[in-house]
Amino acid sequence: MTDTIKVIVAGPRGRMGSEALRMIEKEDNLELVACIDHKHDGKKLSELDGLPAFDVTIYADINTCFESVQADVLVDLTTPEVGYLHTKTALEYGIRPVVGTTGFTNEQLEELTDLAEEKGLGTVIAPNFAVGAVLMMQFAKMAAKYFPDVEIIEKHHDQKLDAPSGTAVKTAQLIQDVRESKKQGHPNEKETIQGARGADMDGMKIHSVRLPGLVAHQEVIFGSSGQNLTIKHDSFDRASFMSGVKLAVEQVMKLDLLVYGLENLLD
Ligand SMILES: NC(=O)c1ccc[n+]([C@@H]2O[C@H](COP(=O)([O-])OP(=O)(O)OC[C@H]3O[C@@H](n4cnc5c(N)ncnc54)[C@H](O)[C@@H]3O)[C@@H](O)[C@H]2O)c1
Ligand SMILES: O=C(O)C1=N[C@H](C(=O)O)CCC1
Repeated sequence: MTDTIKVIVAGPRGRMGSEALRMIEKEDNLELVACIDHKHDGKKLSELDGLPAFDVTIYADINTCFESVQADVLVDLTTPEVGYLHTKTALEYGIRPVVGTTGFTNEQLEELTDLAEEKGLGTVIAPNFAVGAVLMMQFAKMAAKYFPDVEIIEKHHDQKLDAPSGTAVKTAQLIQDVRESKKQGHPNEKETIQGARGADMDGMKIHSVRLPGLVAHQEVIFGSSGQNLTIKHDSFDRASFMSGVKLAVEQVMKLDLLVYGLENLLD
């Protein structure tokens, strides 16, 4: 029988955090031991309406939480600034972070990579936990070898804080790994309205759509003479992310360094 993994969730009232609580409730090998939330300090999670009724304490202060509760893994589903601080603090306390929070800078990712290595602690940072999205990114990387002209359109709900999405940035990074640097479009093209051509990453354009009703969607469109190839993924429900969160929580226990992207954990 495998040991139970003791988990703390940061951001339990959020769209993703609450879904993670519902996932943990169903899994015998995962045990929720505390939550971190800037509100409801000292309350029990069971006192909050609309969430699974776990008899665990909510801590507003991450240090107090880590000093009071013995845990193996911190699942962070908060905001970019908070998520970065939480990840760093977890590593300082010897707790393995599983981070779904997006919007970290390259410098922050590098710093966390070094810290995880120094501490010898597994860390998973995954901009997208949906297996379909991971495959979409891998397929895009495969296609980029043959189609160097590419634009990414990511579409999310209008409460999202960061743009472009973590998934779009990761997709562009994977494409960068296999394609020669290339500035796309007409060399003399001019935007008559600023931003019309989208964000630029190494010559690739990324377009971010934010609308009510959307969850998480991305199209990677490749163009070549006489043909287009579109690779598309849609998450219609946040349940789509949960098998990836569970896998990351299990696998992070076996790692001693930071991995960026769920593809590193799939066979
Ligand atoms: N990796 C993935 O597959 C994936 C999927 C969906 C969303 N996300 C990312 O996850 C993050 C959360 O997304 P969401 O849609 O659940 O957002 P949300 O706004 O619904 O939830 C964020 C939660 O963080 C909480 N929070 C803010 N400050 C805090 C603090 N100091 N301590 C503890 N909690 C704090 C808020 O109260 C809120 O409940 C975002 O960065 C989003 O981009 C990642
Ligand atoms: O809802 C969000 O916010 C999401 N963010 C991730 C990203 O930034 O790539 C992907 C899944 C949904």
